[in-house]
Amino acid sequence: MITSEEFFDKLRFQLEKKLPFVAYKKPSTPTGEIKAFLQSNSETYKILNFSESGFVFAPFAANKPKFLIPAAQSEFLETNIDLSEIDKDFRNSSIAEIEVETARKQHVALVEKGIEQIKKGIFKKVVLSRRESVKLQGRDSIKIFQELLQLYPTALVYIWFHPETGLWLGATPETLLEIERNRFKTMALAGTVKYAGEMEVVWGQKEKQEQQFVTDSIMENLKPFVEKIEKSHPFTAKAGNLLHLKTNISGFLYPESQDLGKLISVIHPTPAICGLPKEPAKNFILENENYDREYYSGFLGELNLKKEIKRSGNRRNQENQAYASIITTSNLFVNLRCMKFEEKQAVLFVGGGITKDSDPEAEWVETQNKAETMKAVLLK
Ligand SMILES: C=C(O[C@@H]1C=C(C(=O)O)C=C[C@H]1O)C(=O)O
Repeated sequence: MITSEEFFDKLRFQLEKKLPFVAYKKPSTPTGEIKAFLQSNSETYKILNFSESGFVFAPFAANKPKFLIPAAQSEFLETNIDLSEIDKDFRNSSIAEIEVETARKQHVALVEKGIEQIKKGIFKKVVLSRRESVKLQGRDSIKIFQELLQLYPTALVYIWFHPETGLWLGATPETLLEIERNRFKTMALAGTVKYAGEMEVVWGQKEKQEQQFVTDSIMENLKPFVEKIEKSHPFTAKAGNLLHLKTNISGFLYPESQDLGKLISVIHPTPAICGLPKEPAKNFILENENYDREYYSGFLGELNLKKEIKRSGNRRNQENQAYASIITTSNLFVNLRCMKFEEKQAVLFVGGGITKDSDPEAEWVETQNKAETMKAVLLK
């Protein structure tokens, strides 16, 4: 464990050298434990079959390369930051006036077109998104990462750099897949309202249905691979300035179905970020959004990392010694509430689920609310 000053200095140095790195805090470690992989050479590593070990960064489009920072070619860092003094609630930023009218018209027209297709029976749900640029005014990316960490203690907060992808930051509330031996966890997250100081929400039919689509699709797609699968009731979960409807899904995989690549290909992209049925919704997105999502709504995270588990010895062992076993874990997240850092601007990516009951103006407002997650650290 190194000091947090050393940790952030090392990230800055790595960025200056333009070498790949990732630093992140997992949602399960609200105490401020941050990790990083700093690649020690300038090679480009890509995922071939998901048997690799390291940190993966994958785009929305399945046919584009997925990049890897391999554990074996990296320096691994860990530190702790003090989150205790930080105001845990979303801080309102004075959001600058940005040209919004054209963006609003475009997004409303896109959503209207999506609803038309749903009414024609082409698909039942589609997730439509847009980009928004914010001037950076010389703000330092590592500082912004530190602020994201403090503002969103229950998200997967990350900064990723690779010469092939550029510099990305995010604070995502959504797990794609967590695997430890044959145990897995995932979630269905959809439906959004703005947090107004109250966790009690009466969810409308539209939100309940769009979230149910996600739950049903994940349960159905995982069925051939699982020995046992369970789901929670949908509940309200906070993510920064927003509330979502969430169902936790977990269980055990058949020992023979632990081919991670195969599992990912059946669940990703879920209807939380693409649509239902998957293919026509994906085609509509690719043909109509009019921009490249790149890594937004792709996935990222720890892939096949070795973890030491300490257990006390069994009763027959008279000395009752502790022994350790090494297991492999993967912890992948959907890349949401994210932004790409360019020289003078940050490009934000935001979207929302559209069903037959969607109101295009309300969907526009939802994307504005989602953009606030990132604007809170960009505009100050
Ligand atoms: C698509 C996004 O978020 C997803 C869509 C949601 C919705 O439609 O309500 C909620 C959570 C996420 O699954 C995004 O943040 O850009």
